[in-house]
Amino acid sequence: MVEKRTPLAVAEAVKKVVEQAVPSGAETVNLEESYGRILAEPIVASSDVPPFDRSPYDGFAIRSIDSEGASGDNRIAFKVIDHIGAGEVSVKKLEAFEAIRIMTGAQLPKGADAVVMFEQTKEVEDGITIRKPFLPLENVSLQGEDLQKDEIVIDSGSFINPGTVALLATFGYSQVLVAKKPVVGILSTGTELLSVEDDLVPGKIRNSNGPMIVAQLKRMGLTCEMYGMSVDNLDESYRVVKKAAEETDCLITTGGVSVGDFDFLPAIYEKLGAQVLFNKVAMRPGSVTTVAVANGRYLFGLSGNPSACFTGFELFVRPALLNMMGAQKLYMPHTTATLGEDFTKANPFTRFVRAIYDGQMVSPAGFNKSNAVSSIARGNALIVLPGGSRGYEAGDTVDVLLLGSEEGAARWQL
Ligand SMILES: Nc1nc2c(c(=O)[nH]1)N[C@H]1C(S)=C(S)[C@@H](COP(=O)(O)OP(=O)(O)OC[C@H]3O[C@@H](n4cnc5c(N)ncnc54)[C@H](O)[C@@H]3O)O[C@H]1N2
Ligand code: MOO
Ligand SMILES: [Mg+2]
Repeated sequence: MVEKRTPLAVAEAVKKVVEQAVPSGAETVNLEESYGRILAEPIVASSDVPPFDRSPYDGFAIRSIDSEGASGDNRIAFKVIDHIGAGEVSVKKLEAFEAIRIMTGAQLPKGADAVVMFEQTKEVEDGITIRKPFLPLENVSLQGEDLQKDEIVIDSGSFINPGTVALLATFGYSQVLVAKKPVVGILSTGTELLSVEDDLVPGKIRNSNGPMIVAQLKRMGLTCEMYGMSVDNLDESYRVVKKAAEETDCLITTGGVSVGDFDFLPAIYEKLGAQVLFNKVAMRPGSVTTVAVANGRYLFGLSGNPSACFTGFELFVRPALLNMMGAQKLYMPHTTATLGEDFTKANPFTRFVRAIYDGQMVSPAGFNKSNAVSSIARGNALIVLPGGSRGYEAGDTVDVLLLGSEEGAARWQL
């Protein structure tokens, strides 16, 4: 008798997995190494930004009061008494009808409260004339207008993007507290598997899931321990899985999770005494995706079928690892788009279709069975079609999850 499995709704399965996350801890890295990591402390402004009133233009600093009444017929003259570039501070204080030649980024001199761009001036013998009045603080970049000292600028749990790096540098964080990277292991199971460099022989295929997952992890900035490939033999697979599970925070296996005679992962979980969170999800591909935990460590049993394997990683492994790192944004960004072609194949389960999204339209990326490899490579998104009896037609509005985003979304939207 084939074991009967009860399918869990995708949203519930995602929730169940994410909830199991055990914090990976924190470590300090140099600022230059911080890009792509998850902040494990908030960024606090150690100064105002900008830290002083400054000129946003190349021009002349003046006292706005002196410009009152200026017009084309009544140009007002200023005597230029100093000349400063960014990084320089004038020791002079402006008196009536005096100006200081000032470059973008230079601190506003004492007495000045406005800046006239070069283009708005005419040079005369010992200075300039202007033809319009300026308001107090016109063309002045005010101290603290961007950020104010002591404010929390970026929350802990944020992805460190290039802008975050700029902020860290702005506030003098030469060292940054970031989440530790979980130790992730990959084991590809299957007697049919050959290495990439092997020639094809009858009945065998090259292991594509292993390298694919390495790349999926890499896209998250993570590395992994490789446990290679194991043949479908219970004792041997058990030994490798047990060892790998002890050495990692998260072991990802591919293949061997269904109900076949050589699908040994279910027996291995049992032998390990692992708690199986689910072994059937109401989704295609990847309905047999199995997630278990043992001693606070994840065991992801991804399907051997490449598209199912890929989808299982993006839907379950990715948010789980991000949650271990305390990240706030765990999920693929969601949008809606117009379906570019009919998709008539109805399914009772939610379908995740590898797809090409162009910002407006979304279409399946070719051959779309669970065992497809081609559509993984060609797609940049997943169309999400809720389960049910009906198919979908070109022109329908459909849900889309975007692949490859660094930062993700804070909420699961489906
Ligand atoms: N009687 C039933 N049969 C199957 C069911 C079912 O419910 N009842 N589920 C089907 C579904 S759905 C899927 S998906 C697959 C899942 O199979 P497994 O996860 O057990 O994976 P395997 O049997 O090991 O392999 C499936 C397929 O994928 C190929 N494969 C495996 N590993 C790799 C790899 N590393 N790189 C590339 N390709 C790989 C393997 O050769 C098989 O073709 O089960 C269905 N059957
Ligand atoms: O798990 Mo299977 O991928 O639903 O075809
Ligand atoms: Mg199988």
